[in-house]
Amino acid sequence: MKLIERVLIKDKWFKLLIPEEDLIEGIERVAKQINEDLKGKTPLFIGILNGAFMFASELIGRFNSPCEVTFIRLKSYEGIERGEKMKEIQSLTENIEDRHIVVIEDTIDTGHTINYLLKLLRKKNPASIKIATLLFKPNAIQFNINPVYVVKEISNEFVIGFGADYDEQGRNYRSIYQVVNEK
Ligand SMILES: O=P(O)(O)OC[C@H]1O[C@H](OP(=O)(O)OP(=O)(O)O)[C@H](O)[C@@H]1O
Ligand SMILES: Nc1nc2[nH]cnc2c(=O)[nH]1
Repeated sequence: MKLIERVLIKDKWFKLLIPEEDLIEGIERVAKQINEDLKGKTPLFIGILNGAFMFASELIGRFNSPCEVTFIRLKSYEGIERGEKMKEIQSLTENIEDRHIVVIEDTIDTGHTINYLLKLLRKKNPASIKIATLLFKPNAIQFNINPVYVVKEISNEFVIGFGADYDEQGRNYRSIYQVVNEK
């Protein structure tokens, strides 16, 4: 199948950074690790909406033992800028005490979103919390957080695709695209 090389979303062009094939290869590697680490533990996967919907689907669909799935909806970005306030649009309703949790993120950038969720989860005494992220920007993170399951590390460019948006669009593309500043 021919890959889309460039995408125009509203006022910005994006160019191909990580093709779908490489993402799927990385997701399979991470899924294998999770299968080994959490076999027999009936983990609860918590996807962070909206961005994580596609990665959550691809990852959880490769978990081979009983598990549970839920979502929380957090938002702090408008366009390509992070806003000051974290909006909790849909909260967690499950009792997670003594549960093995896998949090699923599409992108860990500054780490504000994942840090907010980790603080919230730790108060509820889970047995363990592990983080799975499709993309990790190690040079942007502002917290001492180590995601154990990382599909791809990238530098600090703003990206879209595979769930990640620019101004709510672009989530549908199955590869990752980075913003380009020239036309
Ligand atoms: O590490 P951070 O700097 O906090 O950035 C990462 C977060 O930003 C995006 O969410 P956004 O707030 O855009 O909401 P969305 O998931 O609905 O796109 C992305 O999905 C992550 O959740
Ligand atoms: N879509 C998208 N959202 C983000 N939130 C933080 N960084 C990013 C990014 O690179 N892309």
